[in-house]
Amino acid sequence: MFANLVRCLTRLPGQLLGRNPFRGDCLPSRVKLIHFGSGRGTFPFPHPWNYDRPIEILESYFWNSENETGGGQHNRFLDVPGFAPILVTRDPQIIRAITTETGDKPGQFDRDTLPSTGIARATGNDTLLYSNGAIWKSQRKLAASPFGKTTLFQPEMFHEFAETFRHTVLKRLEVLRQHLLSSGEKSVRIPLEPEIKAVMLEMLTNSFFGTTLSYDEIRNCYVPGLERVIEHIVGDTVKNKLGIPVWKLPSLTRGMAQTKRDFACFEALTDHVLAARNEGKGLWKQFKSDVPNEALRSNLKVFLAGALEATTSYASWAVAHLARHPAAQEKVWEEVKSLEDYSPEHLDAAKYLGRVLDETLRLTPSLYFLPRQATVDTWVDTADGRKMFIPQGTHVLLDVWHANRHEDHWGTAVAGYPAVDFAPERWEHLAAAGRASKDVLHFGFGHGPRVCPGKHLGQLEVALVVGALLKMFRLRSPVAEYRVKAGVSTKPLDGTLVDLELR
Ligand code: HEM
Repeated sequence: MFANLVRCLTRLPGQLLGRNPFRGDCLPSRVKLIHFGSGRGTFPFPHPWNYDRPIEILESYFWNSENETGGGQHNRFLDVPGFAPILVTRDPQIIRAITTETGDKPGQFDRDTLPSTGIARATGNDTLLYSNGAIWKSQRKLAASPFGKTTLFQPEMFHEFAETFRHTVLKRLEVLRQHLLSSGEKSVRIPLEPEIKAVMLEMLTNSFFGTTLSYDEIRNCYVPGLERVIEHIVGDTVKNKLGIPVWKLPSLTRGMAQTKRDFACFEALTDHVLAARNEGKGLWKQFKSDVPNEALRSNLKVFLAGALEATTSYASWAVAHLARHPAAQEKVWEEVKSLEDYSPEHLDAAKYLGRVLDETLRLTPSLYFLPRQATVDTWVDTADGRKMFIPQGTHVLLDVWHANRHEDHWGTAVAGYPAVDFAPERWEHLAAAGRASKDVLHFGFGHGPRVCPGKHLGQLEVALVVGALLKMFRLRSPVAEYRVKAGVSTKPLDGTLVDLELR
């Protein structure tokens, strides 16, 4: 507290004089807090009237950046006297350097907790997602084994999971197939996001964590409950300045009473998962730890809500892109039409599906920015030999969304196709040009010590859902352009509306 006050006062003179607190050869340039007449869409910070447009907030940092040639083209900052500076970067080399240098070692960056205060109020402060330093390290160790590639892809174990996952997905697709057949029409138009969401939650709770929840409970109770909890979290982060958790407030309005019921539903779902642990079901067989259930509760809530959001977003985007690219869809279908077994070898062999999934995460990353905070005054060194000085306390937003769709980094000159196009062939072009994978990072699962621990599980689930869906149906989008909604993650604004036709 005292140290923060001293830092704030030391910073103040420079801030009042308008000095640039950053240094180095990729110097960020200043963004104005208020910029009347500039045509900028919104203010460069979240407030109750713009928090539901986070991509526009990030965009506001790069307003008119095309007129710049130096470091300011991809690195911008806001420095309001009395507050810590905010740096937004869409430079992949800086993003890579900072994610590599995030962890529990002295001087490394922390994950910035500011944008996830709502998540912490809903789940707990000690989760793998929210904590830093020693607590984060111990949580990370605990999660390493059950989610790790070696456990998940160990042949016997993998087979059991893949089978239960496949079974779940096929059962749900059969319902869609029956729906289409009973309509008597050649095709039926439906928003696929709710279907994808229910399958993702069912795979996570029943197939992975070993609960025996019915599809009806999942689809009609837990999915809508969790959806509303996640929506609440987004608003709560910006609006709840006093930091009072929802369950401590009286149910004065119908909305408040509903939110409390939704939080109770989230607890009940976590109780089911913990009960499965007591019975040694599902993944719990691999979890060799005697930590009490209560010590796992907050992390389980993060896994349930976070994994549901991220996997739904990823699969929904893949479907949304393929429904707008019939040729790419046919190529994936050729690969998966005779695939019965989604073993790691078969998935590796489905090369084009892999490129579609990579391209999906590049163009429309589920987590569209990664928050960091400088714990000390830091010099960041990029792999291409540049340097940036970042002062202690700076809030850093690694703007993956805009980095991944900028022509300088992923455009025709570099990757053979315009950066804003969905082009799975881009990855062939990059491979043929001899670009090493470490030099073409899309950060869809993060990077460095805080990379996503659910990456392998998530990839498997998404490949299964997308592969099985394409095997059974031909998909077409009724609208050529996609639009984006963003909250905790990004998703297609139209709920992934498609015309389904049986193959
Ligand atoms: C397949 C879709 C998924 C995507 C696109 C995704 C994306 C990400 C990204 C980008 C990060 C890094 C955040 C940062 O660096 O600040 C992350 C971290 C994390 N993810 Fe995922 N994720 C997915 C699935 C999952 C699943 C299935 C789980 C768990 C069951 C999970 C649990 C987590 C956790 C706990 C963290 C925080 C890790 C740490 O800070 O050490 N994710 N995820």
